[in-house]
Amino acid sequence: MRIGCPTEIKSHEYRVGLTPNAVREAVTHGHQVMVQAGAGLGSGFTDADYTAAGAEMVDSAEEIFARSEMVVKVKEPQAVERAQLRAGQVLFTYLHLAPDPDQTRDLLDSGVTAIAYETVTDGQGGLPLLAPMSEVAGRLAPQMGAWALQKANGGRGTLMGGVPGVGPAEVVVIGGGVVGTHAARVAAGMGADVTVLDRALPRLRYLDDVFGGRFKTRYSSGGAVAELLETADLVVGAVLIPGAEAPKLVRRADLATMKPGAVLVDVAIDQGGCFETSRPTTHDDPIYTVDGIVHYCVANMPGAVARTATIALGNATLPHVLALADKGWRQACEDDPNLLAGLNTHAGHLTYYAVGRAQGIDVLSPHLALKE
Ligand SMILES: NC(=O)C1=CN([C@@H]2O[C@H](COP(=O)(O)OP(=O)(O)OC[C@H]3O[C@@H](n4cnc5c(N)ncnc54)[C@H](O)[C@@H]3O)[C@@H](O)[C@H]2O)C=CC1
Ligand SMILES: CC(=O)C(=O)O
Ligand SMILES: [Mg+2]
Repeated sequence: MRIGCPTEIKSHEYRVGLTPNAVREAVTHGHQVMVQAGAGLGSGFTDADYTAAGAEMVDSAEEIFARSEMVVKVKEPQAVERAQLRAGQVLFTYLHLAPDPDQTRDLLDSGVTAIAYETVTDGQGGLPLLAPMSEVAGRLAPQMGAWALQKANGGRGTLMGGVPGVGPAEVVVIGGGVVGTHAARVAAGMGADVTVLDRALPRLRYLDDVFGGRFKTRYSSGGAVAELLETADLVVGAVLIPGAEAPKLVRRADLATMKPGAVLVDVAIDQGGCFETSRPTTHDDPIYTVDGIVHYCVANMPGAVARTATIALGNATLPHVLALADKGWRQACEDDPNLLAGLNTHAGHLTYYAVGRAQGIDVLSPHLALKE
Protein backbone atom coordinates (compact mmCIF):
# COMPACT_ATOMS: atom_id res chain seq x y z
CA MET A 1 0.00 0.00 0.00
CA ARG A 2 1.10 3.59 -0.59
CA ILE A 3 1.05 5.30 2.82
CA GLY A 4 1.51 9.05 3.17
CA CYS A 5 2.37 11.22 6.16
CA PRO A 6 2.04 15.01 5.72
CA THR A 7 3.39 17.73 8.01
CA GLU A 8 0.82 18.76 10.63
CA ILE A 9 -0.49 22.29 10.00
CA LYS A 10 -2.62 23.01 13.06
CA SER A 11 -1.29 25.93 15.14
CA HIS A 12 1.85 24.86 17.04
CA GLU A 13 1.30 21.20 16.27
CA TYR A 14 4.75 19.62 16.25
CA ARG A 15 3.74 15.94 16.35
CA VAL A 16 3.98 13.69 13.29
CA GLY A 17 1.85 10.69 12.34
CA LEU A 18 4.67 8.22 11.64
CA THR A 19 8.01 7.87 13.41
CA PRO A 20 11.05 6.60 11.50
CA ASN A 21 10.63 3.30 13.37
CA ALA A 22 7.05 3.02 12.12
CA VAL A 23 8.23 3.75 8.58
CA ARG A 24 10.87 1.03 8.88
CA GLU A 25 8.26 -1.54 9.95
CA ALA A 26 5.84 -0.58 7.19
CA VAL A 27 8.59 -0.80 4.58
CA THR A 28 9.62 -4.20 5.95
CA HIS A 29 5.99 -5.27 5.43
CA GLY A 30 6.37 -4.35 1.76
CA HIS A 31 4.64 -0.95 1.78
CA GLN A 32 5.71 2.29 0.13
CA VAL A 33 5.86 5.18 2.60
CA MET A 34 5.93 8.86 1.63
CA VAL A 35 6.76 11.48 4.26
CA GLN A 36 6.58 15.21 3.66
CA ALA A 37 10.01 16.84 3.93
CA GLY A 38 10.41 18.36 7.37
CA ALA A 39 7.35 16.58 8.84
CA GLY A 40 9.33 15.07 11.72
CA LEU A 41 11.48 18.05 12.65
CA GLY A 42 9.15 19.29 15.40
CA SER A 43 9.45 15.90 17.06
CA GLY A 44 13.21 15.69 16.60
CA PHE A 45 13.24 13.39 13.54
CA THR A 46 15.21 14.58 10.50
CA ASP A 47 14.53 13.80 6.86
CA ALA A 48 17.71 11.71 6.94
CA ASP A 49 16.20 9.57 9.74
CA TYR A 50 13.18 8.88 7.54
CA THR A 51 15.24 8.22 4.42
CA ALA A 52 17.38 5.76 6.37
CA ALA A 53 14.17 4.00 7.44
CA GLY A 54 13.14 3.60 3.80
CA ALA A 55 10.75 6.54 3.30
CA GLU A 56 10.45 8.57 0.13
CA MET A 57 10.65 12.24 1.08
CA VAL A 58 8.06 14.32 -0.78
CA ASP A 59 8.13 18.10 -1.01
CA SER A 60 4.47 19.02 -0.80
CA ALA A 61 1.42 17.95 1.19
CA GLU A 62 -0.55 18.07 -2.08
CA GLU A 63 1.59 15.29 -3.51
CA ILE A 64 1.17 13.20 -0.35
CA PHE A 65 -2.63 13.53 -0.44
CA ALA A 66 -2.76 12.89 -4.21
CA ARG A 67 -0.62 9.74 -4.19
CA SER A 68 -1.53 8.07 -0.88
CA GLU A 69 -3.98 5.21 -0.51
CA MET A 70 -3.84 5.81 3.25
CA VAL A 71 -2.98 9.10 4.92
CA VAL A 72 -1.68 8.82 8.51
CA LYS A 73 -1.81 12.02 10.58
CA VAL A 74 -2.17 13.25 14.13
CA LYS A 75 -4.75 16.05 14.25
CA GLU A 76 -8.10 16.31 12.51
CA PRO A 77 -7.65 17.40 8.88
CA GLN A 78 -7.82 21.17 8.48
CA ALA A 79 -10.07 22.64 5.75
CA VAL A 80 -7.26 22.83 3.17
CA GLU A 81 -6.41 19.17 3.86
CA ARG A 82 -10.05 18.04 3.76
CA ALA A 83 -10.36 19.50 0.26
CA GLN A 84 -7.73 17.00 -0.90
CA LEU A 85 -9.33 13.82 0.51
CA ARG A 86 -11.25 11.47 -1.79
CA ALA A 87 -13.41 8.36 -1.96
CA GLY A 88 -11.40 5.16 -1.83
CA GLN A 89 -8.72 6.75 0.34
CA VAL A 90 -8.26 5.88 4.02
CA LEU A 91 -7.60 8.61 6.59
CA PHE A 92 -6.23 7.43 9.96
CA THR A 93 -5.96 10.23 12.56
CA TYR A 94 -7.76 11.98 15.44
CA LEU A 95 -11.07 13.44 14.23
CA HIS A 96 -13.25 14.47 17.24
CA LEU A 97 -16.27 14.90 14.92
CA ALA A 98 -19.10 15.29 17.46
CA PRO A 99 -18.57 19.02 18.12
CA ASP A 100 -17.35 19.77 14.56
CA PRO A 101 -20.15 19.85 11.93
CA ASP A 102 -17.94 21.56 9.30
CA GLN A 103 -15.37 18.80 9.40
CA THR A 104 -18.09 16.13 9.43
CA ARG A 105 -19.71 17.61 6.31
CA ASP A 106 -16.39 17.88 4.47
CA LEU A 107 -15.42 14.28 5.26
CA LEU A 108 -18.83 13.04 4.12
CA ASP A 109 -18.65 15.14 0.93
CA SER A 110 -15.18 13.80 0.15
CA GLY A 111 -16.27 10.15 0.45
CA VAL A 112 -13.08 9.32 2.38
CA THR A 113 -12.94 6.28 4.69
CA ALA A 114 -12.02 7.97 7.96
CA ILE A 115 -10.94 5.94 10.98
CA ALA A 116 -10.66 8.02 14.16
CA TYR A 117 -7.95 7.19 16.67
CA GLU A 118 -10.13 8.34 19.56
CA THR A 119 -12.93 5.83 18.98
CA VAL A 120 -10.81 2.71 18.37
CA THR A 121 -11.45 0.43 21.35
CA ASP A 122 -9.70 -2.41 23.13
CA GLY A 123 -11.24 -5.54 24.62
CA GLN A 124 -11.33 -4.03 28.14
CA GLY A 125 -13.48 -0.93 27.50
CA GLY A 126 -10.47 1.33 26.94
CA LEU A 127 -9.52 3.66 24.10
CA PRO A 128 -5.95 2.56 23.33
CA LEU A 129 -5.18 5.20 20.70
CA LEU A 130 -6.54 8.05 22.84
CA ALA A 131 -4.86 6.80 26.03
CA PRO A 132 -1.26 7.80 25.29
CA MET A 133 -2.27 11.38 24.46
CA SER A 134 -4.57 11.46 27.47
CA GLU A 135 -1.61 10.42 29.61
CA VAL A 136 0.38 13.32 28.15
CA ALA A 137 -2.43 15.91 28.37
CA GLY A 138 -3.32 14.73 31.87
CA ARG A 139 0.24 15.20 33.08
CA LEU A 140 0.43 18.60 31.36
CA ALA A 141 -2.86 19.90 32.78
CA PRO A 142 -1.60 20.77 36.31
CA GLN A 143 1.56 22.24 34.77
CA MET A 144 -0.50 24.57 32.56
CA GLY A 145 -2.94 25.23 35.39
CA ALA A 146 -0.07 26.18 37.72
CA TRP A 147 1.21 28.59 35.09
CA ALA A 148 -2.24 30.13 34.60
CA LEU A 149 -2.60 30.56 38.37
CA GLN A 150 0.33 32.99 38.33
CA LYS A 151 -0.71 36.63 38.71
CA ALA A 152 0.88 37.78 35.46
CA ASN A 153 -1.36 35.32 33.62
CA GLY A 154 -4.55 36.53 35.28
CA GLY A 155 -4.60 33.85 37.95
CA ARG A 156 -5.14 34.00 41.67
CA GLY A 157 -1.48 33.98 42.56
CA THR A 158 -1.62 30.62 44.33
CA LEU A 159 1.38 28.28 44.42
CA MET A 160 0.33 24.66 43.84
CA GLY A 161 2.19 23.22 46.81
CA GLY A 162 1.95 26.24 49.10
CA VAL A 163 4.89 26.74 51.50
CA PRO A 164 5.39 25.91 55.17
CA GLY A 165 2.72 27.88 57.00
CA VAL A 166 0.59 28.49 53.89
CA GLY A 167 -1.71 25.77 52.57
CA PRO A 168 -1.58 24.31 49.06
CA ALA A 169 -3.85 24.98 46.09
CA GLU A 170 -7.14 23.08 45.94
CA VAL A 171 -7.36 21.14 42.70
CA VAL A 172 -10.57 19.51 41.48
CA VAL A 173 -10.39 17.00 38.63
CA ILE A 174 -13.74 16.16 37.01
CA GLY A 175 -13.48 12.75 35.32
CA GLY A 176 -11.20 10.07 36.73
CA GLY A 177 -10.26 8.27 33.50
CA VAL A 178 -6.85 8.43 31.86
CA VAL A 179 -6.54 12.25 31.72
CA GLY A 180 -7.99 12.67 35.20
CA THR A 181 -5.78 10.05 36.84
CA HIS A 182 -2.59 11.45 35.35
CA ALA A 183 -3.64 15.03 36.17
CA ALA A 184 -4.39 14.06 39.77
CA ARG A 185 -1.08 12.24 40.16
CA VAL A 186 0.94 15.21 38.94
CA ALA A 187 -1.09 17.78 40.90
CA ALA A 188 -0.67 15.70 44.05
CA GLY A 189 3.03 15.39 43.27
CA MET A 190 3.24 19.19 43.12
CA GLY A 191 1.85 19.25 46.63
CA ALA A 192 -1.71 20.36 45.83
CA ASP A 193 -4.79 19.18 47.72
CA VAL A 194 -6.56 17.10 45.03
CA THR A 195 -10.08 15.70 44.67
CA VAL A 196 -11.13 13.55 41.69
CA LEU A 197 -14.79 13.16 40.71
CA ASP A 198 -16.24 10.45 38.50
CA ARG A 199 -19.67 8.94 37.88
CA ALA A 200 -18.31 5.39 37.66
CA LEU A 201 -18.09 3.87 41.14
CA PRO A 202 -15.77 1.06 40.01
CA ARG A 203 -13.37 3.73 38.77
CA LEU A 204 -13.53 5.58 42.11
CA ARG A 205 -12.87 2.28 43.91
CA TYR A 206 -9.85 1.64 41.71
CA LEU A 207 -8.49 5.16 42.31
CA ASP A 208 -9.02 4.86 46.04
CA ASP A 209 -7.30 1.45 46.14
CA VAL A 210 -4.29 2.59 44.15
CA PHE A 211 -3.93 6.24 45.16
CA GLY A 212 -5.81 6.47 48.48
CA GLY A 213 -3.98 8.99 50.62
CA ARG A 214 -2.48 10.88 47.69
CA PHE A 215 -5.82 12.29 46.53
CA LYS A 216 -9.48 12.10 47.50
CA THR A 217 -12.40 10.80 45.43
CA ARG A 218 -15.99 12.06 45.23
CA TYR A 219 -19.01 10.83 43.31
CA SER A 220 -19.68 13.32 40.51
CA SER A 221 -23.11 14.80 41.26
CA GLY A 222 -24.09 18.37 40.35
CA GLY A 223 -24.13 19.15 44.08
CA ALA A 224 -20.61 17.83 44.67
CA VAL A 225 -19.26 19.83 41.72
CA ALA A 226 -21.00 22.99 42.98
CA GLU A 227 -19.62 22.53 46.49
CA LEU A 228 -16.03 21.96 45.33
CA LEU A 229 -16.09 24.86 42.84
CA GLU A 230 -16.50 27.34 45.69
CA THR A 231 -13.06 26.64 47.14
CA ALA A 232 -11.17 25.38 44.07
CA ASP A 233 -8.06 27.16 42.80
CA LEU A 234 -7.77 24.90 39.74
CA VAL A 235 -10.43 22.73 38.07
CA VAL A 236 -9.43 20.22 35.38
CA GLY A 237 -12.17 19.05 32.99
CA ALA A 238 -11.40 15.44 32.02
CA VAL A 239 -14.73 13.75 31.28
CA LEU A 240 -15.51 11.69 28.21
CA ILE A 241 -18.49 9.91 26.77
CA PRO A 242 -16.69 8.18 23.88
CA GLY A 243 -17.22 9.87 20.53
CA ALA A 244 -19.96 12.14 21.92
CA GLU A 245 -20.06 15.82 22.76
CA ALA A 246 -18.85 16.42 26.33
CA PRO A 247 -21.58 17.09 28.94
CA LYS A 248 -21.52 20.66 30.31
CA LEU A 249 -20.79 20.24 34.01
CA VAL A 250 -19.96 23.85 34.91
CA ARG A 251 -22.33 26.56 33.69
CA ARG A 252 -21.55 30.25 33.30
CA ALA A 253 -23.61 31.10 36.37
CA ASP A 254 -21.38 28.78 38.42
CA LEU A 255 -18.34 30.96 37.73
CA ALA A 256 -19.73 33.61 40.07
CA THR A 257 -19.48 31.12 42.95
CA MET A 258 -15.74 30.58 42.34
CA LYS A 259 -12.79 32.49 43.77
CA PRO A 260 -11.66 35.33 41.45
CA GLY A 261 -8.57 34.25 39.53
CA ALA A 262 -9.31 30.54 39.85
CA VAL A 263 -8.38 28.54 36.74
CA LEU A 264 -10.33 26.10 34.54
CA VAL A 265 -8.27 23.75 32.35
CA ASP A 266 -10.71 22.06 29.94
CA VAL A 267 -8.86 19.07 28.53
CA ALA A 268 -12.17 17.74 27.16
CA ILE A 269 -12.30 20.73 24.79
CA ASP A 270 -11.65 18.51 21.76
CA GLN A 271 -15.04 16.90 22.40
CA GLY A 272 -16.64 20.34 22.80
CA GLY A 273 -15.53 21.03 26.38
CA CYS A 274 -17.21 20.29 29.73
CA PHE A 275 -17.48 23.90 30.89
CA GLU A 276 -20.15 26.06 29.24
CA THR A 277 -17.74 28.98 28.84
CA SER A 278 -14.97 26.93 27.16
CA ARG A 279 -13.94 27.60 23.59
CA PRO A 280 -10.93 26.05 21.84
CA THR A 281 -7.67 27.98 22.18
CA THR A 282 -4.21 27.42 20.70
CA HIS A 283 -0.70 27.22 22.11
CA ASP A 284 -0.20 30.71 20.60
CA ASP A 285 -2.90 32.26 22.77
CA PRO A 286 -3.90 29.59 25.28
CA ILE A 287 -5.90 31.45 27.95
CA TYR A 288 -8.77 33.90 28.26
CA THR A 289 -10.85 35.13 31.17
CA VAL A 290 -14.61 34.98 31.69
CA ASP A 291 -16.19 36.55 34.79
CA GLY A 292 -12.80 36.64 36.51
CA ILE A 293 -12.06 32.93 35.91
CA VAL A 294 -9.06 32.03 33.72
CA HIS A 295 -9.77 29.40 31.03
CA TYR A 296 -7.09 27.22 29.36
CA CYS A 297 -8.67 25.22 26.50
CA VAL A 298 -5.93 24.08 24.11
CA ALA A 299 -7.30 21.26 21.94
CA ASN A 300 -3.91 19.79 21.08
CA MET A 301 -2.07 19.97 24.38
CA PRO A 302 0.34 17.08 23.60
CA GLY A 303 1.72 19.10 20.66
CA ALA A 304 3.61 21.12 23.27
CA VAL A 305 5.73 18.09 24.15
CA ALA A 306 5.88 16.68 20.66
CA ARG A 307 8.90 14.45 21.09
CA THR A 308 7.36 12.47 23.96
CA ALA A 309 3.89 12.59 22.43
CA THR A 310 4.84 11.48 18.91
CA ILE A 311 6.73 8.45 20.19
CA ALA A 312 3.92 7.55 22.62
CA LEU A 313 1.28 7.89 19.91
CA GLY A 314 3.37 5.92 17.41
CA ASN A 315 3.76 3.04 19.86
CA ALA A 316 -0.03 2.75 20.01
CA THR A 317 -0.94 3.34 16.36
CA LEU A 318 1.71 1.16 14.69
CA PRO A 319 -0.06 -2.23 14.96
CA HIS A 320 -3.20 -0.69 13.47
CA VAL A 321 -1.32 1.10 10.69
CA LEU A 322 0.26 -2.23 9.77
CA ALA A 323 -3.07 -4.10 9.90
CA LEU A 324 -4.76 -1.49 7.68
CA ALA A 325 -1.88 -1.52 5.21
CA ASP A 326 -1.36 -5.29 5.15
CA LYS A 327 -5.01 -6.31 4.82
CA GLY A 328 -6.77 -3.21 3.48
CA TRP A 329 -9.24 -1.36 5.71
CA ARG A 330 -12.20 -3.70 5.05
CA GLN A 331 -10.46 -6.93 6.01
CA ALA A 332 -8.60 -5.28 8.89
CA CYS A 333 -11.89 -3.95 10.32
CA GLU A 334 -13.73 -7.21 9.65
CA ASP A 335 -11.05 -9.12 11.57
CA ASP A 336 -10.92 -6.63 14.46
CA PRO A 337 -14.16 -5.15 15.89
CA ASN A 338 -12.05 -2.78 18.01
CA LEU A 339 -10.61 -1.22 14.85
CA LEU A 340 -14.07 -1.16 13.24
CA ALA A 341 -15.17 0.95 16.24
CA GLY A 342 -12.85 3.63 14.84
CA LEU A 343 -14.74 3.91 11.55
CA ASN A 344 -16.46 7.33 11.52
CA THR A 345 -17.16 7.96 7.82
CA HIS A 346 -17.14 5.85 4.66
CA ALA A 347 -18.20 6.67 1.09
CA GLY A 348 -20.35 9.61 2.15
CA HIS A 349 -21.96 7.79 5.11
CA LEU A 350 -21.55 8.65 8.76
CA THR A 351 -20.79 5.40 10.59
CA TYR A 352 -20.50 6.49 14.25
CA TYR A 353 -23.71 6.69 16.29
CA ALA A 354 -22.63 9.25 18.93
CA VAL A 355 -21.65 11.71 16.18
CA GLY A 356 -24.98 11.10 14.41
CA ARG A 357 -26.84 11.84 17.64
CA ALA A 358 -24.80 15.00 18.29
CA GLN A 359 -25.44 16.37 14.79
CA GLY A 360 -28.80 14.86 13.81
CA ILE A 361 -27.34 12.91 10.89
CA ASP A 362 -28.46 9.39 9.85
CA VAL A 363 -25.87 6.73 10.55
CA LEU A 364 -25.00 3.66 8.49
CA SER A 365 -24.03 0.76 10.74
CA PRO A 366 -20.26 0.21 10.46
CA HIS A 367 -20.95 -3.48 9.74
CA LEU A 368 -23.05 -2.49 6.72
CA ALA A 369 -20.37 -0.01 5.66
CA LEU A 370 -17.98 -2.95 5.31
CA LYS A 371 -20.21 -4.20 2.48
CA GLU A 372 -20.44 -0.81 0.67
N1 LIG B 1 -7.04 18.74 24.84
C1 LIG B 1 -6.19 17.77 24.49
O1 LIG B 1 -5.10 18.03 23.99
C2 LIG B 1 -6.53 16.36 24.76
C3 LIG B 1 -7.80 16.05 25.10
N2 LIG B 1 -8.15 14.78 25.45
C4 LIG B 1 -9.55 14.60 25.83
O2 LIG B 1 -9.69 14.41 27.23
C5 LIG B 1 -10.96 13.81 27.48
C6 LIG B 1 -10.81 12.67 28.50
O3 LIG B 1 -10.12 11.58 27.89
P1 LIG B 1 -9.76 10.26 28.71
O4 LIG B 1 -9.33 10.57 30.08
O5 LIG B 1 -8.85 9.47 27.84
O6 LIG B 1 -11.16 9.51 28.76
P2 LIG B 1 -11.55 8.29 29.72
O7 LIG B 1 -12.66 7.58 29.03
O8 LIG B 1 -10.34 7.53 30.14
O9 LIG B 1 -12.11 9.02 31.03
C7 LIG B 1 -13.27 9.79 31.04
C8 LIG B 1 -13.90 9.64 32.41
O10 LIG B 1 -14.99 10.57 32.49
C9 LIG B 1 -15.93 9.98 33.33
N3 LIG B 1 -17.19 10.72 33.24
C10 LIG B 1 -18.13 10.71 32.27
N4 LIG B 1 -19.13 11.55 32.59
C11 LIG B 1 -18.80 12.13 33.78
C12 LIG B 1 -19.41 13.08 34.66
N5 LIG B 1 -20.59 13.62 34.37
N6 LIG B 1 -18.75 13.43 35.79
C13 LIG B 1 -17.56 12.88 36.11
N7 LIG B 1 -16.94 11.96 35.33
C14 LIG B 1 -17.57 11.59 34.19
C15 LIG B 1 -15.98 8.54 32.87
O11 LIG B 1 -16.60 7.69 33.83
C16 LIG B 1 -14.49 8.26 32.67
O12 LIG B 1 -13.91 7.68 33.82
C17 LIG B 1 -11.47 13.38 26.10
O13 LIG B 1 -12.39 14.31 25.61
C18 LIG B 1 -10.22 13.38 25.25
O14 LIG B 1 -10.48 13.52 23.87
C19 LIG B 1 -7.24 13.76 25.45
C20 LIG B 1 -5.94 14.01 25.08
C21 LIG B 1 -5.50 15.33 24.65
C1 LIG C 1 -6.31 13.49 21.61
C2 LIG C 1 -6.02 14.72 20.89
O1 LIG C 1 -6.88 15.35 20.38
C3 LIG C 1 -4.67 15.19 20.81
O2 LIG C 1 -3.77 14.49 21.24
O3 LIG C 1 -4.47 16.29 20.32
MG1 LIG D 1 -7.24 17.26 20.89
